[in-house]
Amino acid sequence: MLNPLPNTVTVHALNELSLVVNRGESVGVIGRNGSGKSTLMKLVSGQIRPTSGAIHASSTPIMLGVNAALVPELSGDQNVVLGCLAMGLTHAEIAERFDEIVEVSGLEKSIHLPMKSYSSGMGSRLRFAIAACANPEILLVDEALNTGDAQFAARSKRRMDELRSEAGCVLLVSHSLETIKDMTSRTVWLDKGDLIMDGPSKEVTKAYMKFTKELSKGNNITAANFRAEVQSSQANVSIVDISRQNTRSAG
Ligand SMILES: Nc1ncnc2c1ncn2[C@@H]1O[C@H](COP(=O)(O)OP(=O)(O)OP(=O)(O)O)[C@@H](O)[C@H]1O
Repeated sequence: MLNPLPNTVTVHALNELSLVVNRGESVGVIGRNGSGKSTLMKLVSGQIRPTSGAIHASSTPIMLGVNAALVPELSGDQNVVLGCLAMGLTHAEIAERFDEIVEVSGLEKSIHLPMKSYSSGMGSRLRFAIAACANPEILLVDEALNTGDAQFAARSKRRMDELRSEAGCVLLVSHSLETIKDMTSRTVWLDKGDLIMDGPSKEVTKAYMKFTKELSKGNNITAANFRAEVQSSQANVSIVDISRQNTRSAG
C-alpha cells in the first residue's frame, strides 16, 4: 500500500507468491493462525482485491459457505433463491435444486423463518447448502467457517466429497492435518504471509508438524531455522505478482 490513510496500520496479510493450481488438483492450505490462509481464499474468490499482482481463474471460484450474499430480513427459502441467482443459476435450475438445498441445509420448517432468527450454525448451514448446489469448477473450502453440529458435519462432508469429485480443482484450508492428508494430494504451507513449502501433502504436513513441534517445545530458534531451511529449498519456485482476473460467465 503506497499511501496509507493517517491513523491506519498496514498489515501484509500475504506476501508475493506464485501458485498454479491445475484442473483435477486438490490443494490443501495449512499454517498457523494469522498466516494468511483465509486471505488467500478471499483473494481467489474475489472477496478482496490484492494490493498488487494478478489471479487468473478459468471460471468463477466458489467459496463454500460464504459466497452467497444473503439478506437477514428475508426467510431462508427466499434467501435460497437470492443466493442461487447471485451465483448465476437460472430460475429453472433453482426450482430443480430447491428441495436438495433445503435438505442439505437440514433446516426443515425453519426454512420459512427470517434468516435473522437463525443461530450462527443454522446460517452457516444455509450458506453452505446454497453454495454447494452450484457444482463449481473451482471450489474453495475454508474449514474455519464450519460451525455446524455433528449431524450437519456428516451431511456437509458427503456433499463436499461429491463436489470435490465433480469440481475441476479444490483449495481446502484446514487446521486438521489428517483432513489435509486425507483429502488433498498437494499442500501449501503459509507462515506470516510467506509461502514456506509447496509439495506433496504427506511431505508438507510432515515438515509443518516438525515446525510446530519445535515451537510447542519453546525451541523458537530451531523452528525458525527449520522454516528458513525449508523455504530456501523451495527457492526455485518462481515468484510472480497476484491479482484477479474474473471470467464470470453470464447466468
Ligand atoms: N480485515 C482485516 N484487517 C486487518 N488485518 C487483517 C484483516 N484480516 C486479516 N488480517 C490479518 O492478516 C493476517 C492473515 O490473516 P488470515 O485471516 O488470512 O489468517 P489465517 O491463516 O486464515 O488464520 P486462522 O488460522 O486464524 O484462520 C493476520 O495477521 C490477520 O491479523
